Amino acid sequence: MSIHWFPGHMAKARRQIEEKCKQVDIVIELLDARLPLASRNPMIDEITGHKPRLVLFTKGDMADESLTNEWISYFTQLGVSVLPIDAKTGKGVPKIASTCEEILEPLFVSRKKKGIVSKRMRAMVLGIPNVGKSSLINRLAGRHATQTGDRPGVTKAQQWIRVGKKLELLDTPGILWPKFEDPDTGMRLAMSGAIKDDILPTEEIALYTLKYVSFHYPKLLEERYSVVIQEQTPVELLDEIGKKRGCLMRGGEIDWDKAADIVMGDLRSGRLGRITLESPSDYEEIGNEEND
Ligand SMILES: Nc1nc2c(ncn2[C@@H]2O[C@H](COP(=O)(O)OP(=O)(O)OP(=O)(O)O)[C@@H](O)[C@H]2O)c(=O)[nH]1
Repeated sequence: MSIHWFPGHMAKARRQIEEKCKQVDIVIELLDARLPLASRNPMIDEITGHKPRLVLFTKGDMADESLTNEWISYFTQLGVSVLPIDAKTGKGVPKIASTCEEILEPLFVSRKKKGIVSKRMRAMVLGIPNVGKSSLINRLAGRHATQTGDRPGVTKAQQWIRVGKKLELLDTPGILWPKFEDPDTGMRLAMSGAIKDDILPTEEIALYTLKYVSFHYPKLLEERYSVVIQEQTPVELLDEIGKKRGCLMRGGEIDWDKAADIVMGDLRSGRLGRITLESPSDYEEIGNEEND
């Protein structure tokens, strides 16, 4: 499946970010811990250039811990500093300012030598829609500084927010690349809820989800829906779940839309359990195929 999505405000957001990037010392890039590469907008590299960078894994509380560790190693090997956080409980959040300080130390030392005394670090938060930008900023600011929502595209305006004595943050709208060349990337984003449901068929996403979860996390499906994972097709599985949950239409047929909504709601809320939607090895395989 190829998803084309490039709303006008995305182009505007890109221009705004390029402009604001000139005013900051460091970029705080938010990636969804459940899909760190799929949730990574490749345009961010072009837009931010060589700015120092801190990567935060959001929604780490919903991700598979062992894969989160693999992903942290993956990024660390690339020389990128990563912190996993949970913006809902605040876990990991207090480390952000001190990690920014460590990353920026060489810059501040060189500025000092030139006689420039910077009192505060200025940072901008970047990430795709729904990744958790507003939740993080609210956490850091210690009050409800920006609006949050569980639908993509809620963050609207840009603003500076002071965090403690040393950090100042700019909140920016999330940006998403216009077209996903790789259908798996589109599907992973859809599964996570990063793409508005009304542009994608929920049933198709639910079937893809059931295929993925029954392969990687069969026990979680068994526990949640009291089913036994054998060799069912995703269609048969959705049917079974629909029956178990009483999603029936007149005449006793399974209401697939309802069953699909239940599965997607459970995945996206974390009720299904801690699930990561991609692993570094998925990308190694792609790299190896390309090199063959
Ligand atoms: N479990 C969990 N949920 C989170 C976390 N961070 C954000 N969320 C939830 O994810 C949803 C989106 O969060 P927002 O902070 O509104 O995301 P945003 O990136 O500002 O979204 P846009 O406004 O669409 O750009 C909300 O329902 C949050 O409660 C986290 O670390 N863990």
